Amino acid sequence: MPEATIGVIGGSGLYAMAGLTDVEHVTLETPFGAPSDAYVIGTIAGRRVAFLPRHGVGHRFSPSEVPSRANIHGFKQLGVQYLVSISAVGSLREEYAPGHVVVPDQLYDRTKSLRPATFFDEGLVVHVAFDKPLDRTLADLIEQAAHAAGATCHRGGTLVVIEGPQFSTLAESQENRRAGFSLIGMTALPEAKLAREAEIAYATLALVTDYDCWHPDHDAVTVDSVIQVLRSNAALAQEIVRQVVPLIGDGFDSPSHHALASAIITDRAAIAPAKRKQVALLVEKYL
Ligand SMILES: CSC[C@H]1O[C@H](OP(=O)(O)O)[C@H](O)[C@@H]1O
Ligand SMILES: Nc1ncnc2[nH]cnc12
Repeated sequence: MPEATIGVIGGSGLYAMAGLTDVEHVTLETPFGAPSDAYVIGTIAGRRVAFLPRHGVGHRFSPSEVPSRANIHGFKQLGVQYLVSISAVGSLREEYAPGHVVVPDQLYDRTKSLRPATFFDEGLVVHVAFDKPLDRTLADLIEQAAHAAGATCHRGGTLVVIEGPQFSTLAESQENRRAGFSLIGMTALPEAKLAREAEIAYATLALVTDYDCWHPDHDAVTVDSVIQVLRSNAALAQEIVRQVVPLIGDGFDSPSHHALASAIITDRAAIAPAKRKQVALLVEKYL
């Protein structure tokens, strides 16, 4: 099995990663089905990096259909310990303008329970801490890399995740602003929850593409307007990835790497063999 310590999951408009050398394409199966596409593994600054387009090449999976359990399990199979998640987002704050990048520090879940959001069910119950959903150190490094790449980069704020696929109503957009959220997207959850359960340090690089629909001086968001901004921003996002890889370097210890240590509540003797087998890669060392 090929290996990579660093993973990158590309969002809308980012279906490939330029600048990789010694590239391998790896198609994986997981106990949770097939990932969105083949993983593309290549070298950046002497490190093996695994890239996966979240929606698949050609953007075939809607936000509700993205097979996040398979995607995260696949990264785990490859040995990924640090996952940089790239997302196109709407801005709910005047100062976070289209074309800017933001490294948020919180997530808020407004998805509608349609997406499998845990690896642990059917006789194995696990409650991981999720008060800090995004890894602080990885976020610091992404911010540093964004500045080095010449981006206008903001740090902090809450990314609210909606079910979609429709964009928000004006009333919803205004309510999300009143709630104090800074950014809006459709995919960071349950992805970040699953990364935590897989003990992978996860942080988001958010590419601001629009002002959603609340801004009186801007038209409401459309796919065409999002893609237009991403066309000029995809190269920037890739440059930020190239800059962050050497900053991660040999890696660092993250609280996420120990997320399951005190999270398993089910009596070990009561766990069914089939469930044990299904999640062995994630949890075996604690059972
Ligand atoms: C094309 S606009 C809506 C679409 O873009 C974002 O995707 P991603 O987070 O994967 O970049 C948003 O979440 C929606 O899926
Ligand atoms: N306004 C918006 N709402 C939800 N997801 C988005 N992705 C990009 N722009 C978005």
